[in-house]
Amino acid sequence: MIRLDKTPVEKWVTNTQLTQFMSIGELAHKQLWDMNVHKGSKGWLHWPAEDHHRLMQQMEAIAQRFRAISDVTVVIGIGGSYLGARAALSMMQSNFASEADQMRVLFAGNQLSESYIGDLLSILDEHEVTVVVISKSGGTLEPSAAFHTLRDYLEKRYGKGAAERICAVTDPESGTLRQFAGDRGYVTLPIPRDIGGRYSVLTAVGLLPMMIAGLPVNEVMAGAAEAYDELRQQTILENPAYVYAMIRHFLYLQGFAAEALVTYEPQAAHFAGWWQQLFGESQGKDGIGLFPTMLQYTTDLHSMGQYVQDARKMLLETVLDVHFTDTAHSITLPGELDEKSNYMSGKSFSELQQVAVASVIKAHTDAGVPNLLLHAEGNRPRLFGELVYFFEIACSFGGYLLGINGFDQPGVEAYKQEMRRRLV
Ligand SMILES: O=P(O)(O)OC[C@H]1O[C@](O)(CO)[C@@H](O)[C@@H]1O
Repeated sequence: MIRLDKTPVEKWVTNTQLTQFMSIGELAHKQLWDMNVHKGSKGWLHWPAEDHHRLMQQMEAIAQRFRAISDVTVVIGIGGSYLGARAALSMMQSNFASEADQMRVLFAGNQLSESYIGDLLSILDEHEVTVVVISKSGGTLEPSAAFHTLRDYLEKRYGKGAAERICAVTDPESGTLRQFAGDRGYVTLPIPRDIGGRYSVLTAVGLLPMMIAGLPVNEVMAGAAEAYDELRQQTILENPAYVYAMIRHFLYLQGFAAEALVTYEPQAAHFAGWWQQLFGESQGKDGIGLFPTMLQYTTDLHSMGQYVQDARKMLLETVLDVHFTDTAHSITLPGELDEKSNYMSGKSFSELQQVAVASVIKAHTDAGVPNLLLHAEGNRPRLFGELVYFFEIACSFGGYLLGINGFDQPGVEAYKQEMRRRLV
Protein backbone atom coordinates (compact mmCIF):
# COMPACT_ATOMS: atom_id res chain seq x y z
CA MET A 1 0.00 0.00 0.00
CA ILE A 2 1.32 3.43 -0.95
CA ARG A 3 0.12 6.53 0.87
CA LEU A 4 1.10 10.10 0.15
CA ASP A 5 1.49 12.49 3.08
CA LYS A 6 1.65 16.00 1.69
CA THR A 7 1.53 17.80 5.06
CA PRO A 8 5.24 18.73 4.99
CA VAL A 9 4.89 20.37 1.57
CA GLU A 10 1.76 22.37 2.30
CA LYS A 11 3.56 25.64 2.88
CA TRP A 12 4.77 25.47 -0.74
CA VAL A 13 1.78 23.83 -2.44
CA THR A 14 -1.67 24.31 -0.95
CA ASN A 15 -4.81 22.24 -1.44
CA THR A 16 -6.41 25.31 -3.05
CA GLN A 17 -3.62 25.46 -5.62
CA LEU A 18 -4.04 21.78 -6.38
CA THR A 19 -7.78 22.20 -6.82
CA GLN A 20 -7.28 25.19 -9.12
CA PHE A 21 -4.96 23.03 -11.19
CA MET A 22 -7.65 20.39 -11.71
CA SER A 23 -8.46 21.22 -15.33
CA ILE A 24 -4.81 20.74 -16.35
CA GLY A 25 -4.72 17.54 -14.31
CA GLU A 26 -7.87 16.33 -16.08
CA LEU A 27 -6.29 16.98 -19.45
CA ALA A 28 -3.11 15.13 -18.48
CA HIS A 29 -5.22 12.23 -17.21
CA LYS A 30 -7.11 12.03 -20.52
CA GLN A 31 -3.89 12.16 -22.52
CA LEU A 32 -2.30 9.48 -20.37
CA TRP A 33 -5.11 6.95 -20.83
CA ASP A 34 -5.77 7.77 -24.48
CA MET A 35 -3.82 5.10 -26.33
CA ASN A 36 -3.77 7.27 -29.46
CA VAL A 37 -1.67 9.91 -27.70
CA HIS A 38 1.93 8.76 -27.98
CA LYS A 39 0.62 5.72 -29.74
CA GLY A 40 3.09 2.88 -29.74
CA SER A 41 4.77 3.91 -26.46
CA LYS A 42 2.22 2.94 -23.88
CA GLY A 43 2.21 -0.86 -23.93
CA TRP A 44 3.20 -0.73 -20.25
CA LEU A 45 -0.01 1.08 -19.26
CA HIS A 46 -2.43 -1.87 -19.29
CA TRP A 47 0.35 -4.48 -19.02
CA PRO A 48 -0.33 -5.47 -15.37
CA ALA A 49 -3.96 -6.32 -16.27
CA GLU A 50 -3.09 -8.39 -19.33
CA ASP A 51 -2.64 -12.16 -19.53
CA HIS A 52 1.05 -13.09 -19.53
CA HIS A 53 0.56 -16.78 -18.99
CA ARG A 54 2.55 -17.86 -22.03
CA LEU A 55 5.42 -15.49 -21.35
CA MET A 56 5.53 -16.68 -17.72
CA GLN A 57 5.75 -20.30 -18.88
CA GLN A 58 8.52 -19.51 -21.35
CA MET A 59 10.49 -17.62 -18.71
CA GLU A 60 9.95 -20.33 -16.11
CA ALA A 61 11.33 -22.95 -18.52
CA ILE A 62 14.44 -20.86 -19.21
CA ALA A 63 14.96 -19.98 -15.55
CA GLN A 64 14.64 -23.61 -14.48
CA ARG A 65 17.05 -24.78 -17.14
CA PHE A 66 19.59 -22.08 -16.30
CA ARG A 67 19.34 -22.89 -12.60
CA ALA A 68 19.89 -26.57 -13.40
CA ILE A 69 22.96 -26.15 -15.60
CA SER A 70 24.61 -23.18 -13.91
CA ASP A 71 25.17 -21.61 -10.53
CA VAL A 72 25.98 -18.17 -11.99
CA THR A 73 23.93 -16.25 -14.54
CA VAL A 74 25.49 -13.07 -15.87
CA VAL A 75 22.76 -10.60 -16.79
CA ILE A 76 24.02 -8.13 -19.37
CA GLY A 77 22.27 -4.82 -19.98
CA ILE A 78 22.32 -1.11 -19.25
CA GLY A 79 19.77 1.61 -18.40
CA GLY A 80 16.25 0.24 -18.61
CA SER A 81 17.70 -3.15 -19.51
CA TYR A 82 19.52 -3.30 -16.18
CA LEU A 83 18.32 -0.91 -13.47
CA GLY A 84 14.93 -2.54 -12.83
CA ALA A 85 16.33 -6.04 -12.37
CA ARG A 86 19.07 -4.73 -10.13
CA ALA A 87 16.49 -2.79 -8.06
CA ALA A 88 14.26 -5.85 -7.78
CA LEU A 89 17.03 -8.19 -6.69
CA SER A 90 18.38 -5.73 -4.22
CA MET A 91 14.96 -5.04 -2.66
CA MET A 92 13.82 -8.64 -2.48
CA GLN A 93 16.99 -10.39 -1.43
CA SER A 94 18.52 -10.21 2.01
CA ASN A 95 21.04 -7.48 2.69
CA PHE A 96 23.41 -10.37 3.29
CA ALA A 97 22.13 -13.10 1.01
CA SER A 98 24.06 -16.33 1.36
CA GLU A 99 27.05 -16.57 -0.91
CA ALA A 100 25.19 -19.02 -3.16
CA ASP A 101 22.29 -16.60 -3.60
CA GLN A 102 24.51 -13.63 -4.15
CA MET A 103 26.43 -15.44 -6.84
CA ARG A 104 23.32 -16.57 -8.69
CA VAL A 105 22.86 -13.38 -10.71
CA LEU A 106 25.73 -11.06 -11.56
CA PHE A 107 25.43 -7.98 -13.73
CA ALA A 108 27.63 -6.85 -16.59
CA GLY A 109 27.45 -4.53 -19.58
CA ASN A 110 26.45 -1.55 -17.45
CA GLN A 111 29.75 0.33 -17.80
CA LEU A 112 33.02 0.04 -19.70
CA SER A 113 35.36 -0.90 -16.85
CA GLU A 114 38.11 -3.28 -17.92
CA SER A 115 38.80 -4.00 -14.28
CA TYR A 116 35.16 -5.05 -13.74
CA ILE A 117 34.98 -7.36 -16.75
CA GLY A 118 38.44 -8.70 -15.96
CA ASP A 119 37.48 -9.52 -12.37
CA LEU A 120 34.26 -11.10 -13.61
CA LEU A 121 36.07 -13.33 -16.09
CA SER A 122 38.58 -14.32 -13.46
CA ILE A 123 35.91 -15.81 -11.19
CA LEU A 124 33.75 -17.50 -13.82
CA ASP A 125 36.00 -20.56 -14.22
CA GLU A 126 35.04 -21.63 -10.71
CA HIS A 127 31.35 -21.72 -11.70
CA GLU A 128 28.96 -23.14 -14.23
CA VAL A 129 27.87 -20.10 -16.22
CA THR A 130 24.84 -18.94 -18.21
CA VAL A 131 24.23 -15.54 -19.78
CA VAL A 132 21.14 -13.41 -20.32
CA VAL A 133 21.79 -10.51 -22.68
CA ILE A 134 19.15 -7.79 -22.63
CA SER A 135 19.00 -4.98 -25.15
CA LYS A 136 15.88 -3.55 -26.74
CA SER A 137 17.70 -1.93 -29.62
CA GLY A 138 20.18 -4.78 -29.77
CA GLY A 139 23.04 -2.46 -30.54
CA THR A 140 23.95 -0.55 -27.36
CA LEU A 141 27.71 -0.32 -27.03
CA GLU A 142 28.28 -1.35 -23.39
CA PRO A 143 26.11 -4.50 -23.31
CA SER A 144 27.27 -5.43 -26.80
CA ALA A 145 30.94 -5.26 -25.74
CA ALA A 146 30.26 -7.31 -22.59
CA PHE A 147 28.10 -9.81 -24.44
CA HIS A 148 30.64 -10.61 -27.14
CA THR A 149 33.38 -10.93 -24.52
CA LEU A 150 31.29 -13.39 -22.49
CA ARG A 151 29.99 -15.21 -25.56
CA ASP A 152 33.57 -15.74 -26.66
CA TYR A 153 34.40 -17.01 -23.15
CA LEU A 154 31.46 -19.44 -23.21
CA GLU A 155 32.32 -20.70 -26.71
CA LYS A 156 35.93 -21.35 -25.73
CA ARG A 157 34.83 -23.12 -22.57
CA TYR A 158 31.73 -25.03 -23.71
CA GLY A 159 32.22 -25.24 -27.48
CA LYS A 160 28.94 -25.88 -29.30
CA GLY A 161 27.22 -26.18 -25.90
CA ALA A 162 27.64 -22.43 -25.42
CA ALA A 163 24.48 -21.65 -27.39
CA GLU A 164 22.20 -23.39 -24.89
CA ARG A 165 23.70 -21.22 -22.15
CA ILE A 166 22.66 -17.93 -23.70
CA CYS A 167 19.26 -16.22 -23.70
CA ALA A 168 18.70 -12.98 -25.61
CA VAL A 169 15.94 -10.59 -24.54
CA THR A 170 15.39 -8.10 -27.33
CA ASP A 171 13.07 -6.64 -29.95
CA PRO A 172 10.66 -9.33 -31.19
CA GLU A 173 11.56 -8.84 -34.84
CA SER A 174 14.52 -6.67 -35.67
CA GLY A 175 17.91 -5.48 -34.48
CA THR A 176 21.43 -6.88 -34.51
CA LEU A 177 20.94 -8.95 -31.37
CA ARG A 178 17.72 -10.50 -32.66
CA GLN A 179 19.47 -11.50 -35.87
CA PHE A 180 22.61 -12.77 -34.11
CA ALA A 181 20.53 -14.83 -31.65
CA GLY A 182 18.59 -16.34 -34.56
CA ASP A 183 21.77 -17.25 -36.44
CA ARG A 184 23.32 -18.88 -33.36
CA GLY A 185 20.15 -20.63 -32.18
CA TYR A 186 19.85 -18.92 -28.80
CA VAL A 187 16.59 -19.01 -26.94
CA THR A 188 15.00 -15.54 -27.06
CA LEU A 189 12.33 -13.54 -25.29
CA PRO A 190 10.66 -10.41 -26.66
CA ILE A 191 10.62 -6.86 -25.36
CA PRO A 192 7.31 -5.53 -26.67
CA ARG A 193 7.81 -2.81 -29.26
CA ASP A 194 5.46 -0.44 -27.46
CA ILE A 195 7.28 -0.63 -24.12
CA GLY A 196 10.38 1.55 -23.84
CA GLY A 197 13.43 0.43 -21.88
CA ARG A 198 12.75 2.45 -18.73
CA TYR A 199 9.17 1.14 -18.61
CA SER A 200 10.13 -2.48 -19.23
CA VAL A 201 10.95 -3.91 -15.80
CA LEU A 202 7.68 -5.87 -15.63
CA THR A 203 8.44 -7.63 -18.93
CA ALA A 204 11.05 -10.36 -19.41
CA VAL A 205 13.66 -7.60 -18.99
CA GLY A 206 13.15 -7.57 -15.24
CA LEU A 207 11.11 -10.71 -14.64
CA LEU A 208 13.56 -13.23 -16.10
CA PRO A 209 16.48 -12.15 -13.87
CA MET A 210 14.06 -12.18 -10.91
CA MET A 211 12.96 -15.73 -11.79
CA ILE A 212 16.53 -16.92 -12.17
CA ALA A 213 17.24 -15.45 -8.74
CA GLY A 214 14.29 -17.46 -7.41
CA LEU A 215 12.05 -14.48 -6.65
CA PRO A 216 8.21 -14.72 -6.78
CA VAL A 217 7.38 -12.82 -9.96
CA ASN A 218 3.69 -13.65 -9.68
CA GLU A 219 3.62 -11.62 -6.50
CA VAL A 220 5.43 -8.76 -8.23
CA MET A 221 2.84 -8.77 -11.00
CA ALA A 222 0.01 -8.99 -8.44
CA GLY A 223 1.38 -5.86 -6.75
CA ALA A 224 1.48 -4.04 -10.08
CA ALA A 225 -2.07 -5.19 -10.89
CA GLU A 226 -3.27 -3.89 -7.54
CA ALA A 227 -1.72 -0.49 -8.26
CA TYR A 228 -3.24 -0.55 -11.75
CA ASP A 229 -6.74 -1.18 -10.36
CA GLU A 230 -6.41 1.59 -7.81
CA LEU A 231 -4.68 4.29 -9.81
CA ARG A 232 -6.84 3.83 -12.88
CA GLN A 233 -10.03 4.50 -10.98
CA GLN A 234 -9.17 7.18 -8.48
CA THR A 235 -10.23 10.76 -9.11
CA ILE A 236 -7.39 13.20 -9.75
CA LEU A 237 -7.04 14.57 -6.24
CA GLU A 238 -7.45 11.18 -4.60
CA ASN A 239 -4.88 9.56 -6.82
CA PRO A 240 -1.54 9.61 -4.94
CA ALA A 241 0.52 9.17 -8.11
CA TYR A 242 -1.17 12.16 -9.75
CA VAL A 243 -0.94 14.32 -6.62
CA TYR A 244 2.76 13.46 -6.25
CA ALA A 245 3.29 14.42 -9.91
CA MET A 246 1.33 17.65 -9.53
CA ILE A 247 3.19 18.73 -6.39
CA ARG A 248 6.64 18.14 -7.90
CA HIS A 249 5.42 19.99 -11.01
CA PHE A 250 4.34 22.98 -8.90
CA LEU A 251 7.68 23.00 -7.09
CA TYR A 252 9.47 22.92 -10.43
CA LEU A 253 7.43 25.94 -11.55
CA GLN A 254 8.42 27.69 -8.31
CA GLY A 255 12.08 27.36 -9.31
CA PHE A 256 13.21 24.20 -7.57
CA ALA A 257 15.70 22.49 -9.84
CA ALA A 258 16.29 19.02 -8.41
CA GLU A 259 14.38 16.25 -6.69
CA ALA A 260 16.07 13.71 -4.46
CA LEU A 261 14.37 10.40 -3.84
CA VAL A 262 15.30 9.77 -0.23
CA THR A 263 15.38 6.19 1.00
CA TYR A 264 16.13 4.94 4.49
CA GLU A 265 16.34 1.23 3.64
CA PRO A 266 19.54 0.09 1.91
CA GLN A 267 17.40 -2.46 0.06
CA ALA A 268 15.49 0.39 -1.58
CA ALA A 269 18.56 2.35 -2.67
CA HIS A 270 18.82 0.66 -6.07
CA PHE A 271 15.13 1.30 -6.60
CA ALA A 272 16.01 4.98 -6.48
CA GLY A 273 18.45 4.31 -9.33
CA TRP A 274 15.62 2.87 -11.42
CA TRP A 275 13.42 5.86 -10.51
CA GLN A 276 16.23 8.21 -11.52
CA GLN A 277 16.38 6.88 -15.09
CA LEU A 278 12.59 6.86 -15.34
CA PHE A 279 12.28 10.56 -14.51
CA GLY A 280 15.59 11.68 -15.99
CA GLU A 281 15.03 10.30 -19.48
CA SER A 282 11.29 10.95 -19.49
CA GLN A 283 11.20 14.56 -18.31
CA GLY A 284 14.69 15.97 -18.78
CA LYS A 285 14.34 17.49 -22.25
CA ASP A 286 13.59 20.64 -24.21
CA GLY A 287 15.57 22.64 -21.63
CA ILE A 288 13.25 21.74 -18.76
CA GLY A 289 12.74 19.13 -16.04
CA LEU A 290 13.74 18.53 -12.43
CA PHE A 291 17.14 16.88 -12.02
CA PRO A 292 16.40 13.53 -10.36
CA THR A 293 18.92 12.45 -7.80
CA MET A 294 18.94 10.09 -4.85
CA LEU A 295 19.99 10.19 -1.23
CA GLN A 296 20.39 7.20 1.07
CA TYR A 297 19.62 8.28 4.63
CA THR A 298 20.72 8.22 7.33
CA THR A 299 24.07 7.41 5.68
CA ASP A 300 24.08 10.49 3.44
CA LEU A 301 22.94 12.81 6.23
CA HIS A 302 26.52 12.51 7.43
CA SER A 303 27.89 13.63 4.10
CA MET A 304 25.16 15.52 2.22
CA GLY A 305 23.00 16.60 5.17
CA GLN A 306 24.96 19.83 5.50
CA TYR A 307 24.39 20.71 1.85
CA VAL A 308 20.68 19.90 1.91
CA GLN A 309 20.12 21.92 5.08
CA ASP A 310 22.25 24.97 4.36
CA ALA A 311 23.13 25.37 0.70
CA ARG A 312 21.22 27.04 -2.13
CA LYS A 313 17.56 26.10 -1.95
CA MET A 314 17.08 24.30 -5.24
CA LEU A 315 16.35 20.79 -3.98
CA LEU A 316 13.11 19.09 -3.02
CA GLU A 317 13.06 15.77 -1.23
CA THR A 318 10.62 12.92 -1.80
CA VAL A 319 10.95 10.54 1.10
CA LEU A 320 10.18 6.96 0.15
CA ASP A 321 9.51 5.49 3.58
CA VAL A 322 9.24 1.74 2.96
CA HIS A 323 8.12 -0.84 5.49
CA PHE A 324 8.64 -4.46 4.56
CA THR A 325 6.10 -6.75 6.20
CA ASP A 326 7.89 -9.95 5.15
CA THR A 327 11.15 -9.30 6.95
CA ALA A 328 10.40 -10.40 10.47
CA HIS A 329 13.07 -8.57 12.43
CA SER A 330 12.57 -6.90 15.75
CA ILE A 331 15.87 -5.68 17.08
CA THR A 332 15.78 -3.73 20.30
CA LEU A 333 18.76 -2.02 21.86
CA PRO A 334 19.96 -3.41 25.21
CA GLY A 335 18.57 -1.87 28.42
CA GLU A 336 21.84 -0.34 29.44
CA LEU A 337 24.07 1.56 27.07
CA ASP A 338 26.86 4.01 27.81
CA GLU A 339 26.04 7.24 29.63
CA LYS A 340 25.73 9.31 26.48
CA SER A 341 23.62 6.76 24.58
CA ASN A 342 21.21 5.71 27.32
CA TYR A 343 18.37 7.75 25.81
CA MET A 344 18.17 5.04 23.14
CA SER A 345 17.99 2.10 25.53
CA GLY A 346 15.18 -0.36 24.84
CA LYS A 347 14.27 1.30 21.54
CA SER A 348 14.09 -0.67 18.31
CA PHE A 349 15.95 0.27 15.13
CA SER A 350 12.57 0.88 13.48
CA GLU A 351 11.67 3.39 16.17
CA LEU A 352 14.98 5.15 15.73
CA GLN A 353 14.47 5.21 11.98
CA GLN A 354 10.97 6.66 12.26
CA VAL A 355 12.25 9.37 14.60
CA ALA A 356 14.97 10.10 12.04
CA VAL A 357 12.41 10.39 9.22
CA ALA A 358 10.25 12.84 11.18
CA SER A 359 13.20 14.86 12.51
CA VAL A 360 14.89 15.22 9.13
CA ILE A 361 11.64 16.31 7.50
CA LYS A 362 11.15 18.93 10.22
CA ALA A 363 14.71 20.24 10.05
CA HIS A 364 14.80 20.35 6.26
CA THR A 365 11.36 21.91 5.75
CA ASP A 366 12.13 24.53 8.43
CA ALA A 367 15.24 25.40 6.42
CA GLY A 368 13.26 25.83 3.19
CA VAL A 369 13.58 22.39 1.59
CA PRO A 370 10.16 21.09 0.49
CA ASN A 371 9.50 17.49 1.54
CA LEU A 372 6.95 14.99 0.35
CA LEU A 373 6.38 11.76 2.20
CA LEU A 374 5.45 8.50 0.51
CA HIS A 375 4.66 5.67 2.91
CA ALA A 376 4.95 2.30 1.23
CA GLU A 377 4.13 -0.85 3.16
CA GLY A 378 3.77 -4.47 2.15
CA ASN A 379 5.63 -7.65 1.40
CA ARG A 380 8.60 -6.89 -0.78
CA PRO A 381 7.61 -8.56 -4.07
CA ARG A 382 4.12 -7.03 -4.07
CA LEU A 383 5.45 -3.68 -2.94
CA PHE A 384 8.08 -3.70 -5.66
CA GLY A 385 5.40 -4.24 -8.35
CA GLU A 386 3.20 -1.59 -6.79
CA LEU A 387 5.98 0.97 -6.57
CA VAL A 388 7.07 0.40 -10.16
CA TYR A 389 3.59 1.00 -11.50
CA PHE A 390 2.97 3.94 -9.15
CA PHE A 391 6.04 5.80 -10.40
CA GLU A 392 5.40 4.88 -14.04
CA ILE A 393 1.96 6.49 -13.77
CA ALA A 394 3.32 9.52 -11.88
CA CYS A 395 6.13 10.03 -14.38
CA SER A 396 4.05 9.75 -17.54
CA PHE A 397 1.25 11.89 -16.07
CA GLY A 398 3.92 14.44 -15.10
CA GLY A 399 5.20 14.41 -18.68
CA TYR A 400 1.77 15.49 -19.87
CA LEU A 401 1.71 18.27 -17.25
CA LEU A 402 5.01 19.49 -18.67
CA GLY A 403 3.76 19.18 -22.24
CA ILE A 404 6.68 17.03 -23.37
CA ASN A 405 6.99 13.61 -24.98
CA GLY A 406 7.76 11.46 -21.94
CA PHE A 407 8.59 8.40 -23.97
CA ASP A 408 11.61 9.35 -26.07
CA GLN A 409 15.22 10.13 -25.17
CA PRO A 410 16.75 11.99 -28.13
CA GLY A 411 19.36 13.60 -25.89
CA VAL A 412 21.34 10.41 -25.35
CA GLU A 413 22.28 10.22 -29.02
CA ALA A 414 24.82 13.06 -29.12
CA TYR A 415 27.59 11.38 -27.13
CA LYS A 416 26.85 8.03 -28.79
CA GLN A 417 27.38 9.53 -32.24
CA GLU A 418 30.61 11.14 -31.09
CA MET A 419 31.83 7.81 -29.71
CA ARG A 420 30.93 6.06 -32.95
CA ARG A 421 32.77 8.71 -34.94
CA ARG A 422 35.92 8.12 -32.89
CA LEU A 423 35.68 4.32 -32.90
CA VAL A 424 34.64 3.48 -36.46
O1 LIG B 1 17.97 -1.83 -24.17
P1 LIG B 1 18.93 -1.02 -24.98
O2 LIG B 1 18.42 -0.75 -26.35
O3 LIG B 1 20.30 -1.64 -25.00
O4 LIG B 1 19.06 0.40 -24.29
C1 LIG B 1 19.58 0.56 -23.02
C2 LIG B 1 19.36 1.95 -22.52
O5 LIG B 1 20.02 2.88 -23.36
C3 LIG B 1 19.20 4.00 -23.63
O6 LIG B 1 18.71 3.88 -24.90
C4 LIG B 1 19.92 5.30 -23.47
O7 LIG B 1 21.15 5.25 -24.03
C5 LIG B 1 18.07 3.88 -22.61
O8 LIG B 1 16.94 4.55 -22.99
C6 LIG B 1 17.92 2.41 -22.50
O9 LIG B 1 17.24 2.02 -21.33
